[in-house]
Amino acid sequence: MTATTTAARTGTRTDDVLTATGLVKKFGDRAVVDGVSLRVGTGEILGFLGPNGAGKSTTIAMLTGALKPDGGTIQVDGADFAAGPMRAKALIGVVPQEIALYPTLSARQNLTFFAGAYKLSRGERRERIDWALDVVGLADRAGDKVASYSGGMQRRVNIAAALLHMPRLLFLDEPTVGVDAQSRNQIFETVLRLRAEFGMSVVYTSHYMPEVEQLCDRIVIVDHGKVLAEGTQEELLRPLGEGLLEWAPTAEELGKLPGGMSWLEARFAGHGQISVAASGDGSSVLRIRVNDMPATLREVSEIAAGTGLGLGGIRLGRPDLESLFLDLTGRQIRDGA
Ligand SMILES: Nc1ncnc2c1ncn2[C@@H]1O[C@H](COP(=O)(O)OP(=O)(O)OP(=O)(O)O)[C@@H](O)[C@H]1O
Repeated sequence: MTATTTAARTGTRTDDVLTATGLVKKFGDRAVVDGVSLRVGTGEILGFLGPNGAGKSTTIAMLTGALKPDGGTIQVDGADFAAGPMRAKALIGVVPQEIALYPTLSARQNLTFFAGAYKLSRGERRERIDWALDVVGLADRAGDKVASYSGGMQRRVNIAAALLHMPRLLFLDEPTVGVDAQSRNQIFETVLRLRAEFGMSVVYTSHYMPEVEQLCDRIVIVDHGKVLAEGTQEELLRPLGEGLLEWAPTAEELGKLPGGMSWLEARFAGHGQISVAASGDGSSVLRIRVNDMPATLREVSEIAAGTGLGLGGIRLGRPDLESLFLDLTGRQIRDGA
């Protein structure tokens, strides 16, 4: 990536391919996007996450010119989107969730149809189609009817269609929902190759945290139309401490402690952020975002030795996006997905 100059006041950088500031979209009286600001750097893969109904699709519709914002500004490659929508759109590729292909035509015929929208010579068109088919790993099946493709392969043709004009920024909205493992891996490879070979930027929405952890350089988490957190994975996870320790003693075990759960909670005072939550079966779980795991484990073993409490109810976890998401939104990202 080229050197960047940070404009301290806005947080934007000179090589950002897209910046959005204070985006608002209202449906009736309700602001479903309520002041969203974000940036996408050149060659950056940005994860855009949020629970169902958070406002992701509405935000993306505005960023790609499909929906007019009620407030805020969008700049693509340094120029105002609203002032030059044709130029902005030429720099953007959008892969929608729905498959938008002609099933009775081959992948190549479908792409030839889409390429007709761009002012390309016959030779250029053919070159671009070959390239796009190669990038999505479908060159060897290009002549087969799309109807004979798996859902994942059809999704890959959709991606190829969005690449024909060589955009600088590609929006992929839940590209792996319902696709087979082979296509999923191929989609990953495609994204990484587009970045590595062409410096393309990608905005990637997904409900699958491991995908986001694996692919994305930076992540923006939204809910109720607002940005809740933004940063690299490391920046986002740092406040969560070294790890998570959960202790769910049985009711019988708790009964043996001098002051039940409050006693146990007090023993871990100073070990990190502590909370007590109800577990699924009605009992309680002590959760500690641990600052110093070895010290906390020593405390656990002292408590166990002193009280005879079993260690069966203990679970250790490293901080991950799933736990961050739960902390921020109070919901699992895949709730109702
Ligand atoms: N055209 C519309 N008219 C009224 N309300 C709408 C419209 N489009 C979206 N909404 C509402 O705006 C909110 C945000 O929707 P949006 O589709 O942007 O969320 P999302 O984060 O993309 O959710 P999902 O992950 O389920 O796709 C939802 O409550 C939705 O019902």
